[in-house]
Amino acid sequence: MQFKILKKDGFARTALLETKRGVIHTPAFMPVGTNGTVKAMTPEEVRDIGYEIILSNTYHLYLRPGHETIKEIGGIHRFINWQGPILTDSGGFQIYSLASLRKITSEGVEFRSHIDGSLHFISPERAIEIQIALGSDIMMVFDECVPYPAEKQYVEKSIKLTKDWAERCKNYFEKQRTNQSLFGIIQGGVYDDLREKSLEEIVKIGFDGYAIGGLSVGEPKEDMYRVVKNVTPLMPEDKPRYLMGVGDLIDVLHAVEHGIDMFDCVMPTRNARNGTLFTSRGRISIKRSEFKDDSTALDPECDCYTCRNYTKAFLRHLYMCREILSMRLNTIHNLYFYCKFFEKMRTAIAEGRFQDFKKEWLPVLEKNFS
Ligand SMILES: O=c1[nH]cnc2c(CCNCC3CCCCC3)c3[nH]c(NCc4cccs4)nc3cc12
Ligand SMILES: [Zn+2]
Repeated sequence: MQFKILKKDGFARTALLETKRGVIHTPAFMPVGTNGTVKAMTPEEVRDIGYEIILSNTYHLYLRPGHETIKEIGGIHRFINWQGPILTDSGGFQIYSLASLRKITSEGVEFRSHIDGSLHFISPERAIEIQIALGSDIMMVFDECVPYPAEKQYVEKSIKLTKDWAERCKNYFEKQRTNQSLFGIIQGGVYDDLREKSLEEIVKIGFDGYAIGGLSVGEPKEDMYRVVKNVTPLMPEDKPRYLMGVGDLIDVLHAVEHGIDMFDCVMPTRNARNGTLFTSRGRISIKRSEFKDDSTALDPECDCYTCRNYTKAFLRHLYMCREILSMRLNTIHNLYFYCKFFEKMRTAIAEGRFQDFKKEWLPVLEKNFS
C-alpha cells in the first residue's frame, strides 16, 4: 500500500492512498456499509457519486451470513459487488455497542449475538482470521474502545489490553500470506498522557496506517478536538491517519486541519433516512410543514439526481408516506453533499486555501436552515 502526500497546507494534507483495487484521494470519507450495503444504495450509485472506498463490518457479516460463506462465494468484493477498496473494522466496537452479555478477558471477548442470542468468542487472532476470510483491502486491529466517561485507571489498564491485542493481531497477520493491509488503533480516552503512551506503543509495533479510536463516543467536543489536536501531529506523517466514527462535517474540518486523512460515519446515511438533509444553506428537516407546497429544489447549489429532478414538496410527501423512495432520494443527496464537500476540501488544501475553506463553511454547517 502506497501513501503519497501531494500537498500540505499547515498540518492539513491531501494525498493518494494506492491499494491494489484502486486509489483513494484523501482526505476521504468512507460510507458505512453495514451488512454489506450502503443502506438504500446500489454499489454503482455509491461509485457514481464519487466514492472510492466503503466500509463493511466484520461483526455483522461474521454473525450473518458468516465469513466462511462469504469466502466460499469469492470474498466480500464479489459478495457485495464492490470492486474498489473495502475497509473492514475488527468487530470489537460493534460487540461493545450491539451485543449483550459481554465478558472481556485478556484472551478476547465473549458475547451473545444481538440477532439470535447465540454465544460467541472473538480473540484478536480470530478477528484478523475473519477479516482475511472476508478479503478486505484494509483490516483493523481488535481493540477495546474505551467508553466515555471512564476512570483514568480503567483507561490505563485498557490501553495495555489494546496494545497486547494489537501485537497479537500483527503477529497473526504476519504469519498469513495475504496482501491485505493492517491499521493499528490508538486509544487512551480523553487523557493526553495516556493518548501519547498508547500512540508510542502502537507505532512501535508498526502498521500500514493508524487510527484514533475511542472518540465520538459521547465525550464533549472540546475533549475530542484537544485529543485530535495533540495526537495527530505525533502520528507517523508518511502513513494514513483515520479518525474512527467521525463525523459531523464541523468535526471533519477540525480534524483535517490537524492532519487526519480518513473518516467514517453513519451520519449522512442515517440522517437521510430520518429526513435530516445537509444543504449549502445549512441542515434542514424535510418533514417540516413549511415544505408542503415548496416547489423548489432541495438545494439549488446541488446537481445530484435528487436536486435535479424533485421538489421539496415531493421529498416531504415521500417522507410522510414513509416511502422507500424517500430513503433512496435523501441518501443520494446526503452522500453526494458529503462527497462534494470532501472534493472541495481536497482542492482547497491543494491550492493552499484550507483556512479560507474552513472559514467559509463553518457558519454554513452550524446553521439550521430549519
Ligand atoms: O475506538 C474505536 N475502535 C473501533 N471502532 C470505533 C468506531 C467504529 C467506526 N465505524 C465502524 C463502522 C464499520 C461498518 C459499519 C458501521 C460502523 C467508532 N465509532 C465512533 N463513533 C460513531 C458511533 C457510531 C455508533 C455509536 S458511536 N467512535 C468509534 C470508536 C471506535
Ligand atoms: Zn442534491
